[in-house]
Amino acid sequence: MSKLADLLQLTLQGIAPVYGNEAEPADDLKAMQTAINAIRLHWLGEGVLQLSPAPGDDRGLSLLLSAGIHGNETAPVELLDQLLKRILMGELRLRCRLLVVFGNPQAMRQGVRYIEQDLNRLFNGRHKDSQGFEAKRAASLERFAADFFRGANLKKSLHYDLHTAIRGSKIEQFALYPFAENRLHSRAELKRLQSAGISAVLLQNRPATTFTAYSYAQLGVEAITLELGKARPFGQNQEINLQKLQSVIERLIEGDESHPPDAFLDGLQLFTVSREIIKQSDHFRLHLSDNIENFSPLKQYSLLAEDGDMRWQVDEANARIIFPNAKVQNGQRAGLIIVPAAQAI
Ligand SMILES: O=C(O)CCC(=O)N[C@@H](CCC(=O)O)C(=O)O
Ligand SMILES: [Zn+2]
Repeated sequence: MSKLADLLQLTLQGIAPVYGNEAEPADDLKAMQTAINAIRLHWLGEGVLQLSPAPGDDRGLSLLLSAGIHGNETAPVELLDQLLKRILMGELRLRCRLLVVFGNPQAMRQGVRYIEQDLNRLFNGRHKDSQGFEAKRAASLERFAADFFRGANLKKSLHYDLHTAIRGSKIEQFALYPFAENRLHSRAELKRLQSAGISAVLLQNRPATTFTAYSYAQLGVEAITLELGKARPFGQNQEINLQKLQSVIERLIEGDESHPPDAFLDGLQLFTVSREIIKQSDHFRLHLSDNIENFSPLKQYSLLAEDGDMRWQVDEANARIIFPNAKVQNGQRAGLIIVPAAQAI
């Protein structure tokens, strides 16, 4: 099998698939583009591989699958690695355009969330205000995504960004659906998420600087962040069951975009963000136990956090907490207070 087929090994070893040198440019090109079973592979950069179906097999979907935006979130990286290998061994028939992205290779190699800055806070142009390795990577990933979706049918363009969370969760697999002005969240997408084993969706209600917020708001494609369990090192993800998600993704890859029947949305829990807690300074304190799980209920009128003179009291009824983290850099999100979503979808 071509070296290009083993994107994960190339990425973890920090190897570019370039065999020649400047005197042999033709070899470089051969190394970066190849075909397996008539599927064209194009290595666009570190951790980024585009696959085009064999002539006649394209059903019109453009699918971007990303993982490893946080380098220590390995279960989704392993899932994408397996899917790629199955496509290239002919076990899955590629009937869509596919872009596979391993987001932060350097952090993946070191088994850490990020090196200098959280990559998933640098999209939607935020990288322009920043320096350093992750800012450059966010700019490149935006370009790869924009090039991939340029000219694609927006109704058949989808980006799933796959993550795992720092802590355990009362709802193990959930999704975060970005916000864009004057755009409604799609019921069909929610149904697909539910059939993928997702039990709850946080419907965002303000712009954000995540990878999917960029794809959704700037490129106009459907884009969703999936949280699939707790983050663990490579090879230690046996507790995470990705079977339902895997079969939904396999159906997409093989060109079946049908959704389950309407009634299926019943039971999917919908939440919205009430408040974002932003850490202001080193004095920030969260009044939650260290092992609190995502989606834990918050007692109304309790003091949730303080930072110098600033205090966050839980005013909301039926509030829950997700992503509480007092260790984020100053200026970053230290948690989200969420509440059940009122609107019917
Ligand atoms: O467990 C945590 O605290 C963070 C897990 C994670 O990486 N979540 C994503 C969510 C993206 C979003 O807010 O839409 C992130 O924090 O980037
Ligand atoms: Zn993550």
